[in-house]
Amino acid sequence: MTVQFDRIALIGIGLIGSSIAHDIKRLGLAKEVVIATRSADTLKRAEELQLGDRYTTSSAEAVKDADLVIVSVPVGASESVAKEIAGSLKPGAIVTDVGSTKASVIAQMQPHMPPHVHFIPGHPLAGTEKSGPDAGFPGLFEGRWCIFTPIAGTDEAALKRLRQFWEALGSKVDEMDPEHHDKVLAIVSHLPHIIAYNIVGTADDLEAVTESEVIKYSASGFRDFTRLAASDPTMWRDVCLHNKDAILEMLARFSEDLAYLQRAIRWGEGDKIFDLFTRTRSIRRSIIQAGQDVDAPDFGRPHPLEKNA
Ligand SMILES: NC(=O)c1ccc[n+]([C@@H]2O[C@H](COP(=O)([O-])OP(=O)(O)OC[C@H]3O[C@@H](n4cnc5c(N)ncnc54)[C@H](O)[C@@H]3O)[C@@H](O)[C@H]2O)c1
Ligand SMILES: O=C(O)C(=O)C[C@]1(C(=O)O)C=C[C@@H](O)C=C1
Repeated sequence: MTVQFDRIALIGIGLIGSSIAHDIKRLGLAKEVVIATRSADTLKRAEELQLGDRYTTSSAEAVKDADLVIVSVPVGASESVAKEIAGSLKPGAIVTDVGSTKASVIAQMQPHMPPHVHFIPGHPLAGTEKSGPDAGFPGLFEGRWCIFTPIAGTDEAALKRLRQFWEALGSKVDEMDPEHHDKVLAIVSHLPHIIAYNIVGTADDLEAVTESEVIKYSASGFRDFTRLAASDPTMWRDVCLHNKDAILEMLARFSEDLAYLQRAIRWGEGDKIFDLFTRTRSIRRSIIQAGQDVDAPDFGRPHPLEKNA
């Protein structure tokens, strides 16, 4: 792979930022990588892991002369980062992000972006329940979607350059309207996490009644939920607060459908239950046929409830 950028600045070096750093290095996509994060401890760890070439706790310092700036912080921190970097961005620089919600990130960042830079919001649909610089690994984005939600009038050449960057990481790139993105992600990603946090919380509350049996006898169905429910609380608090409308809409829909199922169980309506379960079973089959590796998120690592996980 040829060098695509002279200098890339990575703002935030957790799971996503460090995975991008691994791939830039592995694929030789930049002459220099500058890493910035708020906490000195995280920065020190990034340096120990040799994720970049230069390290700073100042995002403004990091973006100086960078051709590509990738913001990988919890979505609620987007505005403060945008304000901090705005005055130091190089003319012609591409500024992108990886946030799980898009309309809110655009509202937070766009007003601070100077007219001489190309701001292109993005979202790689890849991740795990882990966080921090040690959680990243090369190849995370291989075969996964990366969705851009470009602002009208975005420079085509800048879009193409960013597309080529994500394609070099192995991603398939798509474009979407930010509001549509937020609705789609609310149902395929945000609700599953909220449901997982909720069911694991409920099971934990029941511990008092069941005297540790919830954890002791957890079958794999429950364990699948615990993986999602082990995800970073800051990241997911921010997702809930910054995609509020779409999440509430999907939760209302979800609750209605749950009530339908509840009623079918109460009245012994086996056909209704069987029909629903048959329909949903075929969805997993379609995902597999479409080439999506549904078992990938765990990446072969020990299950969260396994010893030493
Ligand atoms: N984890 C996932 O599965 C996943 C997948 C796709 C996208 N995302 C999105 O990517 C972003 C980063 O998520 P992550 O999983 O890498 O989180 P993480 O917790 O692993 O890392 C976040 C990083 O941001 C830094 N940070 C926080 N506030 C900051 C600030 N104000 N200035 C500079 N640095 C700051 C933290 O120190 C840390 O280095 C989030 O917006 C998240 O929604 C996450
Ligand atoms: O697989 C996981 O553990 C993830 O949480 C990844 C996941 C998802 O829900 O698919 C989480 C949040 C993102 O914004 C994108 C991807």
